Amino acid sequence: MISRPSGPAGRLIVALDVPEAARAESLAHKVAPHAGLVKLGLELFCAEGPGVLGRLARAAPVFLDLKLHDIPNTVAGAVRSLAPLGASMLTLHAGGGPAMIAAAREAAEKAGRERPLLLAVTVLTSMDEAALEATGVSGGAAAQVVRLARMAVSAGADGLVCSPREIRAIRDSLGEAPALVVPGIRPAGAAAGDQSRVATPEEAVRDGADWIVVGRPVSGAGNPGEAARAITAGLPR
Ligand SMILES: O=C(O)c1cc(=O)[nH]c(=O)n1[C@@H]1O[C@H](COP(=O)(O)O)[C@@H](O)[C@H]1O
Repeated sequence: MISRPSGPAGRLIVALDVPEAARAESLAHKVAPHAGLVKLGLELFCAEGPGVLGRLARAAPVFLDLKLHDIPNTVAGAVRSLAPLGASMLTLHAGGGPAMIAAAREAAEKAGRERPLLLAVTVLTSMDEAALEATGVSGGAAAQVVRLARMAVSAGADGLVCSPREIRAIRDSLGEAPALVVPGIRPAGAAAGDQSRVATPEEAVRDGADWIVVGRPVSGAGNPGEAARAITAGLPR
């Protein structure tokens, strides 16, 4: 399994949220010297299919972010089908519950090759308190994130996806063991867009993120390679 970075090099994951493989590949090669992984998410995967993963892997290790969420048998099947692609990280929604997470872990272990880090997504970084309440969750994002994090780790997740606002609460509750992958990252002055619970790259790493995920502030920059370099250069040791 991919190991956690011990310093700034490799902490940045660049989200390749574009609809075409050629654009994603070009972006991946530009940012690869300054990033630990590139992230293949729903937009590109749905447009291009599984074959795009191998093309991106020529530039950098790939984080496959499909946020699986279904009954245990179906998620286990999806993990088996995805295993040959060779992703270094794979996401599933913690809200799918402990049996779903345990089934994913078992399927990943039985797949017979180096398995991806299994990351449970807690509460999406786009959700604010009102959106959480609309889904029936009261008591705030941090309490819900910690509840899901504890359950997901004890069910077999290797790590968690959370916003930068909950890193400390997770570390206080679960210590250093789970890998923390943190989107909702905005360099100072960058537009938040649809993200709600955000912080800067420096704040997230200082609070205990292992990896930070950045999409539009890099992919939408005039010079994505330079944007990635500047983010990594500004991270604390
Ligand atoms: O699992 C994720 O990576 C994820 C979880 C989450 O809670 N919030 C979140 O933004 N992401 C992903 O992280 C990336 C953030 O992109 P930007 O908002 O453009 O930096 C997107 O590809 C999202 O799909």
